[in-house]
Amino acid sequence: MYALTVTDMYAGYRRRLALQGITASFPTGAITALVGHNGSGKSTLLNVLAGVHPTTGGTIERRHRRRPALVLQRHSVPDSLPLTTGHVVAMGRWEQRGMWRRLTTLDRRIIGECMERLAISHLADRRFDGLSGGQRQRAFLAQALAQQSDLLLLDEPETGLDAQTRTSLTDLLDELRDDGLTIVHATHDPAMAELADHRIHLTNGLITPGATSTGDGSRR
Ligand SMILES: Nc1ncnc2c1ncn2[C@@H]1O[C@H](COP(=O)(O)OP(=O)(O)OP(=O)(O)O)[C@@H](O)[C@H]1O
Repeated sequence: MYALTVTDMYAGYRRRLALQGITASFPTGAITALVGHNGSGKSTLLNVLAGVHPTTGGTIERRHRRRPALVLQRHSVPDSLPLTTGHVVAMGRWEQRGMWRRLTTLDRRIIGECMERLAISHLADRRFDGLSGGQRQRAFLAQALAQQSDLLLLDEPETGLDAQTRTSLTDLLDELRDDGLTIVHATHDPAMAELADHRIHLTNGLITPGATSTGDGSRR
């Protein structure tokens, strides 16, 4: 069973074709790692899977139930906004709640649980622009979890995390996968790639022939 299947898919930018006929399936309830050199097309593929970047050819078949939760490599909360970490995580509820509605008790519970899962509860009232890169990354992951999507798309989620937090991240991804979520993440970390259930290798916008692999998963 696949949460997503892309067939002969093309996508790019004004002057550059970034994905050139990608055919791939992303199993439901499993972790798929996208691997490849800088510029090979991993981020573009994640954005296409998230539905935020247009395709110029091919098809995408979707079997996930909710709107995907996407955590980008470069985040878009302006440093000048006086937001707390709690505010940033709460944005994950906007889809359900709308931007201007008050958070419900359920929203607050979900936000609290997601912050706890990412070990950032103690940062809830801290100004977001005062956090370290790794703390911000954890806040964005908590925001994605707060969306309660069944499809989590992460662009190099390990960026800025120390070794201990990376281990917590891979444990968390395992837990989420075991809860039934479909996870696709781009990574440059060989250990993160190795722990995934499946790996898709990209080279210059193409799937590298013979390099896409299925492993035993991490610690299943
Ligand atoms: N906004 C953009 N405008 C024009 N070209 C872009 C843009 N973003 C990416 N590209 C180009 O598209 C191709 C794929 O880029 P993409 O960011 O998807 O690669 P990536 O594998 O995620 O790279 P990295 O590992 O460095 O994050 C590259 O040639 C890149 O230069």
